[in-house]
Amino acid sequence: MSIDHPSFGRIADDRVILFDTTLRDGEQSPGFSMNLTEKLRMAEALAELGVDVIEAGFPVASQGDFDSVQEIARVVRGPVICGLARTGGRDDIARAAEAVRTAARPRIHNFISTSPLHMKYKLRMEPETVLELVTRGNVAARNHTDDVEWSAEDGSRTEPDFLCRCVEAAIVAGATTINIPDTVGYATPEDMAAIFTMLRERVPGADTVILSAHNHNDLGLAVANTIASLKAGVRQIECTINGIGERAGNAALEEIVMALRTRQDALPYSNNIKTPNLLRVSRMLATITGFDVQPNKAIVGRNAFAHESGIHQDGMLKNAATYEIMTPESVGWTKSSLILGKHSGRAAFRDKLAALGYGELGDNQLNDAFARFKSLADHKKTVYDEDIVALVDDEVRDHAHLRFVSLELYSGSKRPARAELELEIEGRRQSVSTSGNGPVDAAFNAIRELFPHEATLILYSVGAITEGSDAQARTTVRLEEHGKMVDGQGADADTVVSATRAYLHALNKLLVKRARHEPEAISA
Ligand SMILES: CC(=O)SCCNC(=O)CCNC(=O)[C@H](O)C(C)(C)COP(=O)(O)OP(=O)(O)OC[C@H]1O[C@@H](n2cnc3c(N)ncnc32)[C@H](O)[C@@H]1OP(=O)(O)O
Ligand SMILES: CC(C)C(=O)C(=O)O
Ligand SMILES: [Mg+2]
Repeated sequence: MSIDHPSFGRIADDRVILFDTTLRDGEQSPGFSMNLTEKLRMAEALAELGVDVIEAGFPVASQGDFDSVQEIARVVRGPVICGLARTGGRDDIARAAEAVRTAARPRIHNFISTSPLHMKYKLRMEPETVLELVTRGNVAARNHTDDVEWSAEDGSRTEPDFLCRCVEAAIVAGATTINIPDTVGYATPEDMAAIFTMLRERVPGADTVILSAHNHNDLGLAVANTIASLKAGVRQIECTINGIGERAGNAALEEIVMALRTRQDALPYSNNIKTPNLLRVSRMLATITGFDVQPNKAIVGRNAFAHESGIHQDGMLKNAATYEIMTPESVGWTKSSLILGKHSGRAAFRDKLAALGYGELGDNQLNDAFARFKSLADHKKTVYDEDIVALVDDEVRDHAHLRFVSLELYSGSKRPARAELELEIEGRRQSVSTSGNGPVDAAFNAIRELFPHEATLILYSVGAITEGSDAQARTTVRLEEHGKMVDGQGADADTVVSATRAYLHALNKLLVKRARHEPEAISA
């Protein structure tokens, strides 16, 4: 069965109309109000994305919303432009009609509650009055445009016979799209499928209109309910970018679209969305509203294509399909990211080193650097590229005459600091325990005791490589010997270990200089 629709013409059986309500229901999220300029920017981006209908606002709500809908209708071309109106509101339909009038394809979307709870306590109307308003509202809307949508607010909690009567009345009065919202996100996928199956079986004319789903996410079921509705014959789905909307939000457009795209085998429906635009539109909305999506948000969250665990990273490096069901490029990301952290393994570490220009490290150096990386990652939430560079530079340097093994420190306000230092000097392990005026002085004294030398300490400076109290310290030590000046660098989460590494680095450089001039004079 294919439907002839006033705005879309003959609609193929598998075609799904994407109705975006980011600018109306999405804007109803507390704190998400948008001004005219912001709404217009979003509407242009939604049109470029390929949505079929933009619900631009609720024109009777305020002059600002009226102006926004009117401007979007005037300027944005491509999608149908829709304004919301209460079925029984006094000026709602006239205001909505005026706001969308200049659109190439205008739609009026009118709604009224049909559930016993809403009719009795909110509208304070008898069901027969509501039924009468359904007829009056849709007739009134049809006087302005051929494209009229009617929604049964709280439809999922509406008594089935009454819902069928209301839907029939709306169709007879001229509605061309019938939307059954799960307004409070109460339904299960089976409930929504049963409602649409019932309407198709029982309501005369249901096969001549587009049935539509509008699901809220109070139980986290909005996308599942939308997909179940599609399978039960719905051909319009109402959704928002990033899933924003009243309370816990609406079904997320990007999630539905990518479910359809990724699971064409089970969901053989078509739409016009240019999926590589998804991330850009999501980010635009976050910037405009000031609300970022959570990192683990499907499709557009910053972790959606990020992998931290070693086993996954190894799989990703061998074949990305092992852990990704769609490509990051297909939704607008440039690539997947392998995040190095305490769960990472050698494969990802080696890959990162190659990307940072350290592809030539031998197995021993790689293993040693990896061990230090793991120990750093145990202490640090985020290991940045700069951390890895610092750590590998140290490792390369440590394969020299003097090699750092370990350092234990005892310091405080009551007694002089002590350092127990173990070094590998020309391949032989040696250790010593010394005191000093503070932990750095004690550590430097220990170096001098293990490897006596005449070099003088000229400069010692410390800075943090990255942010946070768990950041690595990068230390520079400058030594001078017989007019020769060398700088050494060290990095470690512990400042004194970092300083000790920097001192050893400088000493190693001095030894290299000495060896160039006096090849016999490597030892102290
Ligand atoms: C499920 C949804 O998302 S529905 C859309 C919700 N969105 C909004 O409400 C945003 C825009 N709303 C507004 O700006 C205002 O609520 C307005 C302009 C629509 C109405 O403002 P007010 O006239 O001050 O009414 P108020 O908001 O206090 O109450 C809503 C009134 O609409 C009535 N109402 C609600 N739905 C309908 C309807 N479909 N048909 C007729 N009346 C309705 C309520 O019963 C109530 O009537 P009452 O004042 O006689 O008790
Ligand atoms: C106005 C209607 C469609 C709505 O947003 C709802 O019922 O959730
Ligand atoms: Mg809603």
